[in-house]
Amino acid sequence: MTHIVRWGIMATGWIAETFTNDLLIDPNVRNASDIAHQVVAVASSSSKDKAEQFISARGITTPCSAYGDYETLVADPNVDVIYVATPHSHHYQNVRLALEAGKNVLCEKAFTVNAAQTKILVEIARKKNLFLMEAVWTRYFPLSIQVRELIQKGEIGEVLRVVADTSFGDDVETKWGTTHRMVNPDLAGGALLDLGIYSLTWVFQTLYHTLPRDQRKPPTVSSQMTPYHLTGADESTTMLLSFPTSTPSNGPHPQQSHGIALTNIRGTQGEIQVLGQPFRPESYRIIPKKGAGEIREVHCPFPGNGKGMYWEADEVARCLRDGKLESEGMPLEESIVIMEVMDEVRKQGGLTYPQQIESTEYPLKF
Ligand SMILES: NC(=O)C1=CN([C@@H]2O[C@H](COP(=O)(O)OP(=O)(O)OC[C@H]3O[C@@H](n4cnc5c(N)ncnc54)[C@H](OP(=O)(O)O)[C@@H]3O)[C@@H](O)[C@H]2O)C=CC1
Ligand SMILES: O=C1OC[C@@H](O)[C@H](O)[C@H]1O
Repeated sequence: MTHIVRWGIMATGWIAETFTNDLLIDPNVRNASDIAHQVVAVASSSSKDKAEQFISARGITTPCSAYGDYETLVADPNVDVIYVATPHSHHYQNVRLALEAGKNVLCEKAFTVNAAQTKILVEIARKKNLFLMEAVWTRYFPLSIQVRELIQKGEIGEVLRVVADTSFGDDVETKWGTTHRMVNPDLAGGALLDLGIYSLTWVFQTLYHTLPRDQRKPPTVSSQMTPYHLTGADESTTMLLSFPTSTPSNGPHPQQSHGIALTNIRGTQGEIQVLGQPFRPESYRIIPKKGAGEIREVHCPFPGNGKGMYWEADEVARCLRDGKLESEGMPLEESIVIMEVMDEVRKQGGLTYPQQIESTEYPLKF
C-alpha cells in the first residue's frame, strides 16, 4: 500500500521551489511505489500572493492552501510535515514554531546557527514525539548509500583519509554582493555553514557514520578562516578533522595513478573518488590497490530529471509511515556533533554572528 505524506512548505525562495519541484515528480520514476507526496499548503512570510504564485507556478492542481504567514501554516491540521526552507539564521525560530505547534519537521541545512540551538530543537522534538531531520539531501542519494555500503563491506580496507573540497571559485563580490545569504552575517552567511557542511558530510558519512554507533567519537578540529572583506563572513574555510581511531599516522598513498576528485576517500586497500560537486555528485570510481583489480566507475543518474531532493523526502515519508522520530541516515546525534564541529571552527576563526541569531531565546522577532 502507498503511504501518502502531506507536506507544508515554509518559505517560497529558491530551495523551496527546487524541493517542491522534486516532490511533484512521480515517485515511480525512481522505483518508489511504497510512498507518495502531496503538497497541501505553502506559506510565505512576505504575502499570501507570493504563496499563491508559488503554487500556480508549480502547476499544483490538487487542493493546496496558500498562507501569508508561517503561524497559520503550522496550525493547518491537513499538514503532516513542514519543510523549513528559510535562511539558516532563521531555522531555530521557524523549526521551533512548527514543533511547538505539534508538527513534524524537515529543516534545510545548516540545521541551525550553533549547536546549542540544535540541541534545544532535538529536545523539544523528542519530548513531543515528533519527527525531526536536517535536510542533508546528499546523504540520501543512492550514490552516498552505495559508497557507505562499500566502505562497510571493506572494499577499500580501513578508511584512513577523506578529502572533500566544496568550493565554487566564484568572484564573491560579483556573484554574491553583500546581502545574499551566502555572505550576509545577518543570515548566518559564509562558506562554512553554507558549503562547508557538504565537506563535513563526506567526512562524517564515511569516517563516522560507517562505524557502529558505540564506536562513533567526535573529532578534534584545527581550522583556518579567511574573512570576506566586505561583510566579515567567511569567504573560505579549511578544516582538518582527526578522529580518534588506531589510524597509522603515515596514511595511504595514491594507489593507482588516476587523478584526484573533489571528494577522495582513501583506504588501506584502495580509494573511492566521488565525482562532481560534493553536494550533488553524479558518479564514483573505485580504484583498488595496484595489482588488486580493475578500476570501476559507477554512474548514478537522477531519474525524472530531478535535482535529487526527492530521495530525502522519500526517507521522511518512510520514517513517518514507520513511526520513526528520526532518520538513520542523518541521526540527530550526528547533526549535533557536526554543529559542534562548526562551532569550534567559528571559535578558532573568530567568526560570530549577530546576537539575535545566535540566541536560543524563543520567540524572537527579527
Ligand atoms: N539543500 C540544498 O541544496 C540547498 C539548501 N539551501 C538552504 O536553504 C535555505 C534557504 O536558501 P535559499 O532558498 O537559497 O534562500 P532564498 O533567499 O532564495 O529563500 C529564502 C526564503 O526564506 C524566507 N525568509 C524568511 N525570512 C527571511 C529573511 N529574513 N531573509 C530572507 N528570506 C527570508 C523567504 O520566503 P518567504 O518570503 O516566502 O517567507 C525567502 O524567499 C538556507 O538555509 C540554505 O542553506 C539553499 C540552497 C541549496
Ligand atoms: O546547499 C547548497 O547546495 C547547492 C548549492 O548550489 C547551494 O548554493 C548551497 O547553498
